[in-house]
Amino acid sequence: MGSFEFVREHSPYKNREALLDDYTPDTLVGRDSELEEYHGALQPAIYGEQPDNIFLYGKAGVGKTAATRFLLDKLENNADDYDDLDIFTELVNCDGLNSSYRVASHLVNTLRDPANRISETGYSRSQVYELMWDELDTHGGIILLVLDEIDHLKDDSILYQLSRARENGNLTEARIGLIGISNDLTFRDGLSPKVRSSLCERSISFSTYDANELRAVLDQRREVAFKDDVLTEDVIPLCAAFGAQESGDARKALDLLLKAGDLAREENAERVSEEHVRRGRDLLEREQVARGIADLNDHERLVVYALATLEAEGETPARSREIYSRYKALSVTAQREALTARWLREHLDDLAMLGILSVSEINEGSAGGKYREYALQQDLAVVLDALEETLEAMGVHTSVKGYV
Ligand SMILES: Nc1ncnc2c1ncn2[C@@H]1O[C@H](COP(=O)(O)OP(=O)(O)OP(=O)(O)O)[C@@H](O)[C@H]1O
Repeated sequence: MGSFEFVREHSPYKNREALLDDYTPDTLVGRDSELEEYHGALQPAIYGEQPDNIFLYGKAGVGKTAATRFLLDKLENNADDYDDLDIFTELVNCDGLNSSYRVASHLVNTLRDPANRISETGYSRSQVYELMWDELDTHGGIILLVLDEIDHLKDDSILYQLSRARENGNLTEARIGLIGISNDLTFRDGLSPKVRSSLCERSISFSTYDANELRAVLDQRREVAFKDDVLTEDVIPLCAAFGAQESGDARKALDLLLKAGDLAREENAERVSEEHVRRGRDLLEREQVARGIADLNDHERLVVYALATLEAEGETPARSREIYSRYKALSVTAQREALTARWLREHLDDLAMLGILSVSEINEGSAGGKYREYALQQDLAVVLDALEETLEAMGVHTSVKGYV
């Protein structure tokens, strides 16, 4: 039996927290043109003028939030140099506050002192708006409100209200600048025309990072997070290359570097090596697939399993009709009534969106017509691992493991 002492051994880190998601780096690399445009859009605020409303869009992990934190911190600091200027900034994540009512009551409470806060329920929406206008005008000055993950808002009333507050006579003292952030490229087009034109007075697009830009991001973070010389030389380029493959997402590249560092520390290794990165990637991939599959219902899992068995037999890419007949057979074993072929076709696309399977569109020209083919996007063994428990519970045997 071990002695279970806690002892510090080799740790590659000097500041591990610098690799976590909420860390704001001192400077942003690889975002010059985006920052320039964004800076220009915010510039009127330093003159005490209301800036245009701004809409930022681009895929996950391309620095939209980081750029916002970075520029707003700078703006607040620089504003201290001007006595006649009062700039207040607030960042709200609409994933947590997903209705106009909740955003408005949050704003009221942010501006009030703690003893006077209102409860999150119990008012009508128009009452909450009245309270909000009062607080905003009492505060006055320039108020920059960031709505991150704005596509999670269930209704756009607050967007309309805030973006037109002065025009509609709701505010006379305060000047509001709205900044909306979204990964969902279709969100803007889905807005009603009047909200779109006022929210998106300026739209700034953030491009994905290429491997070189990711290297620069990682190199900069390495300096803060790791002790000198603890990474072998291929670690950063490899994390960057994987990050670039994963749709140029800086968060994924940083997560991978963290995972590699953690593995090295667990093993008490003197240096973090390429091998730690490869194993780290494997672990992250498994976690991601497991999370995706955990969110599926039993029928969706049977579909994934149906495709997995086809893959194991070398029958992929497969058409939906082949997947359907396998799924139907599995449903019988699982004593579930199979859903329709149409349901399956729709769900195959959903599963593709989750990154569990891949789709390709085949066009055979005038003779054969167009159809879709599906394959597993993830490693077969990883998928089977994630499915194992449910399959057993459903009475479907996992003999396909023999193929792996
Ligand atoms: N240019 C950069 N330099 C340094 N770190 C960066 C840079 N871009 C992104 N990061 C880091 O990558 C992570 C993800 O970035 P960020 O949260 O800004 O992405 P995002 O575009 O807002 O995506 P999401 O909508 O998924 O949050 C953060 O930890 C951030 O600090």
